[in-house]
Amino acid sequence: MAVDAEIELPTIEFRSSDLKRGTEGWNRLCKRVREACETFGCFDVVYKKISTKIREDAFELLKELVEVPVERKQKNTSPLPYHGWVGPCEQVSVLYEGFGVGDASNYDSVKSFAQLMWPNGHPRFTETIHTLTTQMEELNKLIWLMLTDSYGLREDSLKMNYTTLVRMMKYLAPPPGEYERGLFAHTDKPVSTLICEDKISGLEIEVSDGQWIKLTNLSPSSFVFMVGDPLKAWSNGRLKSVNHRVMMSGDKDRYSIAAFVIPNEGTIIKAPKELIDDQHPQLFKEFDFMDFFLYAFSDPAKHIDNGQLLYSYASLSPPVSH
Ligand SMILES: O=C(O)CCC(=O)C(=O)O
Ligand SMILES: [Fe+2]
Repeated sequence: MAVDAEIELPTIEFRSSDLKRGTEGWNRLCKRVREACETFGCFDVVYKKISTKIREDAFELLKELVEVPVERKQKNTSPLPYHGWVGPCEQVSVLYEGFGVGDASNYDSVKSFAQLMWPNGHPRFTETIHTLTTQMEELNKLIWLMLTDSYGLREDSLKMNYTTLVRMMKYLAPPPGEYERGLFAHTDKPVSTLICEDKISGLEIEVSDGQWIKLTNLSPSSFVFMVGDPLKAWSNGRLKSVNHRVMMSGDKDRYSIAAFVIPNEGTIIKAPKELIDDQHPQLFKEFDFMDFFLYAFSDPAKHIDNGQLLYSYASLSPPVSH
């Protein structure tokens, strides 16, 4: 499974001057974003509106968080899959540790999390993670708007009530000279994801069968936008939900923070009718997000290739044109 350095993931800078909807700059950005999501299922967005200072602060606080005693980490639980603390283990990876903060653009949720981790709470943690999440949520909204604009759809074609789950992750450096799995290959089950990392690379995407590229040289203002399975279903298969993993080498630990879009209970994922026609028959039945999410992390799903779960859950065969 070679890592191919020839293919490069598109880097798209969102300059403030291009963010005015309807301008030529905006339309150009929309087209590039859509092409990147259709071809790669992800791209590197350079977004300087989120200050490097807030990111640095967040990573510094993450480094503080991983030092809290394990009894407190274990209090970070949730009835929802992928929402709580996961320590190093065989199923995920012995190098991986991740914390989950649900509804993290809500100040009180972050505050409750901080109170679980530190007996006296941690106002600076709460403030920083809440602010960073709010800004990442804005960036995600902007990208969704670019996608609907580029397909000539109304803004509300991709609108739902959701909360943002933030996961704060640490990957240990592998034993000297080794190249080891930090996170198994998967496609994202939330609607979409934004990831930022602290200097050390490790994220890899599968550009074609068995051909992986490592995302390197991400700038201090870079976020990786990732199309999740439900967004692929919404687009009637136009957008790709890319298989990705984290592989660790070298002698430095890696830290990353990801913001995931988790629709509220009862949200139905369905492609807008404009994206379904004779050339593009409907590929997936409409489905309840939470049912799919729970299915994707259930025991029966463990026997199915992660990238195939959307198909096993929702594919219409044969596809239906309206
Ligand atoms: O840590 C990363 O860069 C990626 C994490 C990831 O893919 C995930 O949590 O779904
Ligand atoms: Fe992921």
